[in-house]
Formats: sequence, C-alpha cells, structure tokens
Amino acid sequence: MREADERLSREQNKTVDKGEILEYLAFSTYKEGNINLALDLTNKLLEMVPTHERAKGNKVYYEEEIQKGSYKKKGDDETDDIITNEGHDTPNPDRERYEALCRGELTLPDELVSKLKCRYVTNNNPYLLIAPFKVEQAHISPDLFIFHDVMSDAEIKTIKTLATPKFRRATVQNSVTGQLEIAQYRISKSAWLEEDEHEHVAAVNKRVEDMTGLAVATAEQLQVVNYGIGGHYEPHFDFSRKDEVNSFKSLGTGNRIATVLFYMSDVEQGGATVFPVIGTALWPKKGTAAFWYNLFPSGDGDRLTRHAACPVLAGSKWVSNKWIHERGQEFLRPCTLERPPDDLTI
Ligand SMILES: O=C(O)CCC(=O)C(=O)O
Ligand SMILES: [Fe+2]
Repeated sequence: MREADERLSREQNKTVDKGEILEYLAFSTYKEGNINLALDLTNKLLEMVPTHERAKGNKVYYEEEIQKGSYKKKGDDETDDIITNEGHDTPNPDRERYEALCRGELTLPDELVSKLKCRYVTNNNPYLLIAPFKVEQAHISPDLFIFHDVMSDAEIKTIKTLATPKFRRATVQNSVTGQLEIAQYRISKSAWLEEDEHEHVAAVNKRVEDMTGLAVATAEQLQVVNYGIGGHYEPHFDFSRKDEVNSFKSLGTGNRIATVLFYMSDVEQGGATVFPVIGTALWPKKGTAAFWYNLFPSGDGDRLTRHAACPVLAGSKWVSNKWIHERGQEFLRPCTLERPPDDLTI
C-alpha cells in the first residue's frame, strides 16, 4: 500500500483514490499490530473525507483498543512490534520453532546431517532397475525422504489444469464431529483429482506405489493445493489422534499411515514444509516429493511428524498430497506388537 501511495503521487492522471489506499494501509497496519499508526492513517483519511463512515467506526475502535492498553508500543518507529494479549505473551516453543524454521534460522546440527545419505532405490522392482528413484534422506527417526524428479513438467501441467476449476478454499476436519470446516490456520485452495480423470493422475498414483512399496488402492484421491502469498498451514498432524474417533471413519480404510507430498512448483520465497519438533525444513523444488510414515508399525501416531506449510512470501506454491491408509498394507508393512514409548505417540 505504501508502494501504491508512492506510485499514485507520481501519476499524472490518477487511477485510484488516495482515500482507498489510506483505508487499506490503515487496516493492514492494524493487522500487523501497529494500532497507533493505523489510527494516524485513519485520522489522515478522515481529514480528507470527513464523512467516511467506515473510517469513523475504525477510529473509535482503534482509540478504544489503545485505551484498553491491549497493544503496547515497543519502539517509536513504524515497525514496533505488538504485544497483544496473554495468549501471545505465553511462550510457545512449538510456534517459535515453526517460525524460526520458516525463516531458515534453524537447521539440523552437523552431527545429524553427516549421517544423512542419498541413494538410488529400486525396491526390487524390475522397472526401477532401468530408472531407479533418486532418494535423499532429510531426517532419521522419524525417516523423512525426498524423492527427486518424480513428477514431470507435463504431469504437473495436467494436474494444475484439472485442479484449477475445482479449487475451493481448503478445509480441515473437526476432530470431534468429523465435519470439514474452513480454518484460519489453513489458508490455501485445494481440489481432489480422481485416478481416471487423466492418465497423468493414474501415473502419479502408480508412482506413489513404486516409491513407497505401499498399496494405493486404499489411499485418498490426489489432493492438489495452491497457496498464494501469505498462504500457509500451521503445525498439524496428518493422522487422526487416539481421541479423534470420527476422523476418516467414513473412508473405512483406517488412519493415514504415510504421506507423499509432491512439490509442483519452486517457491520464490517462503513456503517450506517444516517439522518443528525435529527441527527440519524441506524447501520446495518442482518435481520432487517428500515421503514419511505418520504411524509407527504398532499403528500409534508419531508425535515427531508434526509439520506445517510456512507462509508463502513471494511467488505461488503448488503441491499435491497422497495420503496412504492403513488397510491394504498388512503384508507390505506388517504391524508389530511392541509399542513405542508413550512420549513419542499421540
Ligand atoms: O504444503 C506443504 O508444504 C505441507 C502441506 C500439508 O502438510 C498438508 O496439506 O497436510
Ligand atoms: Fe500435512
């Protein structure tokens, strides 16, 4: 908005109204937490347009908020931070690690990185003898793998084209009711693609089977997701927890045993997939895919797989998810009787 204001001042024939810019600037400044500046800008707007009803209402609101003292100024410049309410002041290590990972400030210690290897994988599959998968390990225990060059540009183009007209605001499942809901902590558009919509979708599903050695007949359809600037998905688990008895019930295929996440674009800035508990960040690279197990062989959910999609700062991020379910894997990944320690499960 500041840029828009500057451009407007250079324009001979004005293409926008300065009042409109001031209104947006005030609101976004308020959202950033700088309520004092938001009030100054609103006052400026009211000097120009004293009858502006929304600005009058906002002025009263901002003044009341400042009065309540819920926003404290830290510095005297425009970039002062906010201290909003108790919730924000309470230390939240998970949140702090999520944000530090997103900024690229937290990386795995060298001793752990030195144990990570890249390898060619054939999974005893004759086709893969000719063209093995190029697999990079990004974390050990829980194991996170990056598969390189597993989605072609042509497949990506088809998948984007098929998904675009179907896009809806992404939802999350209410853990109590099992209902799908829109939530502020997941900002993106998403769509589901069926296998028989295009040979490229079928090929990608088959590839997931070859990559993971798991059956995809019981997997969910391919979920395509697009995040615009600011789009993100805050820390979450892909699987349903012990107390979430209604999640995935209608599918009848058990819990989400594993996730394959295809990156269908590079992202100019931001947009990493981060794992706050284990301190790992995966940066999107077009054509690669991340793979991890969400559940231990006992069927218990792995707490360490908590992950998030960082806000996109510049560009646009495209991914697709293939969630593999428990049913059908009985002989491919046999379950065990021993259970992991309680503090690792959820
Ligand atoms: O977009 C990402 O990087 C992660 C997405 C994700 O975790 C999800 O859709 O469940
Ligand atoms: Fe996820």
